[in-house]
Amino acid sequence: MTAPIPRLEIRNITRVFDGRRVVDDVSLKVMPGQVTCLLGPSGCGKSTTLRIIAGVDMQDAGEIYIDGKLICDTVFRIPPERRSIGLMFQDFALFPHLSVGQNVAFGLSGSKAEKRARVEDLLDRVNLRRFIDDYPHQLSGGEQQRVALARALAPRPRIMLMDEPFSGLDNRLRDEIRDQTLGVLKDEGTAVLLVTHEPDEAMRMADEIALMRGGQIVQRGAPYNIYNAPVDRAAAAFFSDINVIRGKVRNLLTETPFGQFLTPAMPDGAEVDIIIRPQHVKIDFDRNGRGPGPTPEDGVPARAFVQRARFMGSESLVEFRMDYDDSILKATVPAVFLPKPGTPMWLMIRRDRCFVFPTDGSGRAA
Ligand SMILES: Nc1ncnc2c1ncn2[C@@H]1O[C@H](COP(=O)(O)OP(=O)(O)OP(=O)(O)O)[C@@H](O)[C@H]1O
Repeated sequence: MTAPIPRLEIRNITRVFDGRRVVDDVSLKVMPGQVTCLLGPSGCGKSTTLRIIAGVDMQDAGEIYIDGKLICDTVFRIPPERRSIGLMFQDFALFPHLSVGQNVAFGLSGSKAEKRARVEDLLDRVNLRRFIDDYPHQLSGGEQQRVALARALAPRPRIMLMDEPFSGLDNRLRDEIRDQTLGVLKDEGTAVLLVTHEPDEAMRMADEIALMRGGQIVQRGAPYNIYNAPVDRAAAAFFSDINVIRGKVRNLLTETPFGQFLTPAMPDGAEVDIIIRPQHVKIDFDRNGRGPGPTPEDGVPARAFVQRARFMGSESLVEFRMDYDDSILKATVPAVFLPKPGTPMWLMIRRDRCFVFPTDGSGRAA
């Protein structure tokens, strides 16, 4: 069986600005109908990568393929308008002097009837058919954004490149428009590469996340895997608050106030960070100075005192001062849980939910 051909593939793309490798040997594939999110902090090279694929910037090394055909290397280059790529950016600009229908029809070829049918179909799918003869200034920001999506999709691009397309919208509208956009993109079978610095957006939209840092892709995978098996401490911290418990390896085990952790891949004497997200810290009540018994799953409980508790809407965030060294650990609890400051409690660390990394932050989970 032959491997399916990616709709978009970039190989070893590098871009140097002022002697700095802003994009450093980046390779990735996007399959038809798949949404890949390029996720990373500001300045990590996401937009530059997208601009190179769009053809508005040139790489210093590497190749771009669409449906297995080379479209650009450092010598050969198909111009942007012949790449069958749709673009959608935060500061999308609709043509103010054209109606909504004319905006969507702008890049279309074919008979008048064909164009009209395509425009009506797309506007139907973004629930804006009734605005077909209105002008952009008569629409809200979210509606304009959906027109921009319809316009970008009208010529049936094989690939859609989106750079923070939802960041100009307020929160509630954003969720709704993201979901609708995703639905339309999936229906069209377009391959999507979406750039974002927001983990939530990537988790919500992506089939695959490529996590980028310092010009490189440091990890890629399905949202579930990236979240639950981060490649290093920074990758874990990018998605949520984290708690760090430090320990030292002896005989393949790390001793901590929460009991022993298996650290088979670490040499004796190595310093390790045991990392746990706040929602995976287990909390139990104090019973006259005693906590629950140890278990293989959760290890040994450690005593703590509530420092403060805040209600966050769907969950409560409780900060604890640990009895063993006065450090602060955070735990989130569904719904309302607001114990008084000073209340003694016991915390446990779920062994199947923690990540272990060498303290310098490099390397992989044990
Ligand atoms: N034309 C340019 N000349 C010089 N430096 C540039 C140029 N374009 C981008 N850079 C630099 O390259 C780095 C990566 O920029 P890029 O816009 O790709 O990052 P990003 O991850 O998309 O960040 P953001 O989310 O803030 O847009 C930045 O440090 C930026 O200043």
